[in-house]
Amino acid sequence: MTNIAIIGASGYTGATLAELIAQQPGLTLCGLYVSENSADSGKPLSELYPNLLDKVSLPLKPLTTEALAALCQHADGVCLATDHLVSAQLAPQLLEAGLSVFDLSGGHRFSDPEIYSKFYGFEHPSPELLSQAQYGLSNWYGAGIAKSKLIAVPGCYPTASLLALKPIAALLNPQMMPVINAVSGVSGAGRKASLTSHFCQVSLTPYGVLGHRHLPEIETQLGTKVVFTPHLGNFKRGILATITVQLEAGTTPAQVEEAYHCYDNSKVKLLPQGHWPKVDDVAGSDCALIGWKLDSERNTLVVACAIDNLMKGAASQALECITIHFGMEAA
Ligand SMILES: NC(=O)C1=CN([C@@H]2O[C@H](COP(=O)(O)OP(=O)(O)OC[C@H]3O[C@@H](n4cnc5c(N)ncnc54)[C@H](OP(=O)(O)O)[C@@H]3O)[C@@H](O)[C@H]2O)C=CC1
Ligand SMILES: CC(=O)N[C@@H](CCC(=O)OP(=O)(O)O)C(=O)O
Repeated sequence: MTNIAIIGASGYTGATLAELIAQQPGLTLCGLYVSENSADSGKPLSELYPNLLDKVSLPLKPLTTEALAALCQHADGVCLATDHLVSAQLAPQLLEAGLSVFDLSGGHRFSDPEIYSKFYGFEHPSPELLSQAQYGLSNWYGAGIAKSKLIAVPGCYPTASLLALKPIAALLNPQMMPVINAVSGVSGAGRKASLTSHFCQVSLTPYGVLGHRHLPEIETQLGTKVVFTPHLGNFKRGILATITVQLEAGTTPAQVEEAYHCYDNSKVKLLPQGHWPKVDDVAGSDCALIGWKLDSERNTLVVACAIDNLMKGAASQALECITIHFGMEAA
C-alpha cells in the first residue's frame, strides 16, 4: 500500500481528493491536515462534508511541527491542497524527507521564479526547486510525472485550455493569438468566505482581465502568447473554456479531428463537430469534453472544453498524477 497524506484537506480540492484516494485500490489515506490554528482541527472530515460519511473516517489534524515530522516518517506521498505560498514553504521539508509531493497550488508550476513576484505577489522561497518540478498535465506528461518527486498539478483554467489547444498547436496560424474566454463556477475560489464569492454578489462577469496568473501558465505550456479572459459564473462547479483560433490556411476538419485522436482511450472525449459540451455534463466527473467547429472559408476554429474545476481541474488530475507516479492503474 502507498500512504498518501493531504495538507489542506478541509478545502474543496482537498476534500474532493480525500474521497478519490479513499476509493483508489493500492492507496491508503494516512493523514488529513489543516493549519495549526484551524477552527476545523479535530473534526472528522465528514462533519464538514456529510457526503463523506462511511467513505472517509479520518479526523482533520493540525499541522504542527511535530505532526509534520511524523508525517514525513510514515507517508510516501503528500498532496498540498493549500495556498500557493503555503505549498512553496512546505515542499522543501517534504522532499528532503524523500516524499513525493503533489502540489495542487500554483507554487511550483513555473521554472522562472520571476513569475511569482509578477503574478502571485510573493518572492518564491525556494526557487532552486522549480527546475525539478514536473508540470502535471496528466494526459501529456506521463513520463515526467513518473520520474519527478515534485509534481505541479495544473490550474483549472489551464487544464481546460491546454487540453483543447495542445493537440492543434501545430495547426495554429502563428500570426494570430488564440483567444480564450472561460467561465468558472464559484467553487474555483475555494471554501473560505469572501465578498466576491458571496451568493448575493455573484453574477456572470469577467475578472483578472489581461493579468490573471493562469495567463503565463497557459502561455508557458503552449509555447505561444494567448488572450485569456476568465469569468465567474453563478453556478457551483465546472469550467467551460471557449477558444477561438485561426488555423493555417487550408486546414481541413479531418485534420482537426485527427489531431484530437491523441486522446483516444482516455478520459478526454471529443464530441462530433458542431456538438457542444455543457458544464453540467462534467460536474462531479473526472472527464473532459471537447466540442469544435471549423469555418474552412475563414480558417477559424472554435473549440470548447468543459471540465469540473475540482476534479479534472484539480483533484482527479492529482489522482491521475499519483497513480502514474507510483505505477498504478487508475480505478
Ligand atoms: N478550487 C479550485 O477549483 C482549484 C483550486 N486550486 C488550488 O488548490 C489549492 C487549494 O484550493 P481550494 O481547495 O479551493 O482551497 P480552500 O480555501 O477551499 O482550502 C484551503 C485548505 O488549506 C488549509 N490551510 C490554510 N492554511 C494552511 C496552512 N498554513 N497549513 C495547512 N493547511 C492550511 C485550509 O484549512 P484551514 O484554513 O482551516 O487551516 C483548507 O483546508 C489552492 O492553491 C488553489 O489555488 C487548483 C485548481 C482548482
Ligand atoms: C473562480 C475562481 O476564483 N477561480 C480561481 C482559479 C482556481 C485555480 O485553478 O487555482 P490555482 O490558483 O491553483 O491555479 C481564480 O481565478 O483564482
